[in-house]
Amino acid sequence: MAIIEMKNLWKEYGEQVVLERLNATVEEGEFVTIVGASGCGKTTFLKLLLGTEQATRGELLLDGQRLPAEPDESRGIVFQRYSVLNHLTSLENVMLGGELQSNRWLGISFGKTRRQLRKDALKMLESVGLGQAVDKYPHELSGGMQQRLALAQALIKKPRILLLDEPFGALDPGIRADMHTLVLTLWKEQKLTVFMITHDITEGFYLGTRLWVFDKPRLDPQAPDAYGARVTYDLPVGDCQSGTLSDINQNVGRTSRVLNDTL
Ligand SMILES: Nc1ncnc2c1ncn2[C@@H]1O[C@H](COP(=O)(O)OP(=O)(O)OP(=O)(O)O)[C@@H](O)[C@H]1O
Repeated sequence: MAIIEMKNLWKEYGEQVVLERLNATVEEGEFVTIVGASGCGKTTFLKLLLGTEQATRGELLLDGQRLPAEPDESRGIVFQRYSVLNHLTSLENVMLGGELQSNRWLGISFGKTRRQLRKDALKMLESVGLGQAVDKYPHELSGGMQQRLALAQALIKKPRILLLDEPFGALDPGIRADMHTLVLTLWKEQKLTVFMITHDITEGFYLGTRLWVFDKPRLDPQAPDAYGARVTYDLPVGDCQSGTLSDINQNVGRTSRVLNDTL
């Protein structure tokens, strides 16, 4: 059965149509990379999957059931920046989710529960290459290390779906390459289904098993918010016709000019 199914999904903010008529099925284990013009609704789409925003029309299903209307352990997310808390060490950041779960009010656990949380967090930090940085605070970590920490924090509750919103956008190319290796390893080891936004279509083709282009097929320059974005290309990676890439760049470029001229 599909892990995620979208049936005629729409998201509107008042008069502004952000997403319209999304229809797709995603199987468990797919790695979907998402590209598209800035402002066309990619982050909004991840928020629908996370559960912090609700669709205004249509259905979004997880395992054939309505997706829960708030975030839960089945989905983890990493943003480009600010995913971790600056006043907590790496270890405390990764333990936080479990601490809050065991004691919602104090956010602290005790005894055996705490020992288990600590053990799991140390293992997770080790698996993202931060075994030597467990007592460091985020400001003492490089950009790449902070994103490793954000990944550890997102993965500690063993989500089935990992949502990545341009997680490597602010990193240097060399560090990005290391992060690509890490994310592919975690995806395979933990059998994740991944949705990842990137501005870099090459990165999208390299990492994904499937690439989606979000774009506005109907676009009125006088009223850019009148119509929403849709998935205009749904490409199995490795099966891209010659010319497709330049078509995508041309269309996304046109949408980007209209949306960002009016922003
Ligand atoms: N909570 C909100 N209330 C009203 N409008 C919103 C809200 N969140 C997003 N929008 C609008 O929805 C549109 C899509 O925003 P979104 O952040 O999803 O785009 P994006 O494709 O992720 O952009 P970028 O690539 O620049 O991050 C924008 O016009 C934005 O202003």
